[in-house]
Amino acid sequence: MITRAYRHSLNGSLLAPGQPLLEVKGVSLRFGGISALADVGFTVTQGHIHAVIGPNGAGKSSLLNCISGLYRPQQGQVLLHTGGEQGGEADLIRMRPHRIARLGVARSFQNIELFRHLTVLENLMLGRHVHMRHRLFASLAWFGPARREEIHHRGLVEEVIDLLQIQSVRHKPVGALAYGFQKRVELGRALCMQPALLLLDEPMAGMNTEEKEDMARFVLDVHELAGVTVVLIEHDMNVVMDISDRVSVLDFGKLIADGTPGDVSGDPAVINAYLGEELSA
Ligand SMILES: Nc1ncnc2c1ncn2[C@@H]1O[C@H](COP(=O)(O)OP(=O)(O)OP(=O)(O)O)[C@@H](O)[C@H]1O
Repeated sequence: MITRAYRHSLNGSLLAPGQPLLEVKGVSLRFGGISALADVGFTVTQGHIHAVIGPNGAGKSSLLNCISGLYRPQQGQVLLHTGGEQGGEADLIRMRPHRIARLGVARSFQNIELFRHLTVLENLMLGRHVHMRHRLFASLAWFGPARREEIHHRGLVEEVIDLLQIQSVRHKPVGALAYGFQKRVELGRALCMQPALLLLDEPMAGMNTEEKEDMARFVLDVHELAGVTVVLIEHDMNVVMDISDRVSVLDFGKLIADGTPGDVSGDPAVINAYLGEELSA
């Protein structure tokens, strides 16, 4: 339950719901002789949960890496619409990861990438670093303008803590938490960036059913209550079909379907390539 009235918007996008936020156009990525992505294109709409699914090795993580700047495809464009008065757009393909993060693209990884010895609160504050004008050590030392900035950042972080219901563990080192909580903190750290677009790489991997249901609920809250657009890689088809607005399907680096969960689950190419028994069961 949300106990706090929102004072900070956690959604960093200036676009209205329904506008195109991210356009992936003709993206091809090769590693030597391996074609990880071949002419992949689709559009992520502001306000959607957009799932990317496909069998192992289909190119899902590579695609996320192209969007967040970790991989540079040989061909194509990844256009992020930044909105505002100028109605700007940026091609992420030419940018380094830290610049893409500054434009509001936040991500979580398949393996937890948190500072295990720092507390939950400290890890979340580190998620604010892209917005900090004063150096983190000055903020922590509470000097002058740095102190005011710290108070602002703390307010926002407290809202993320409330949204994700991690109040009870805020002062615990992340390494001491159960896996499900750690994944929630990782989601929280990405959310602390006030993202325009949140990329989640298998946020429910390795979870039991109860943890998965919790996480799916929190991803929905991030979307519904905070209004953040999400690109989600997920293997559990039930989760994908339950919470996604749109689904893009990759197979051997190619986009074989793109549509609503209903469209995609009935698509013979998808059933053949991937879903098979899972959906007909
Ligand atoms: N850094 C890399 N160097 C060489 N090959 C890579 C690299 N990253 C990915 N690949 C290859 O690209 C292809 C797509 O891999 P990718 O990890 O993107 O698939 P995936 O759909 O995310 O798979 P999974 O569901 O198993 O995580 C695979 O053949 C993989 O071996």
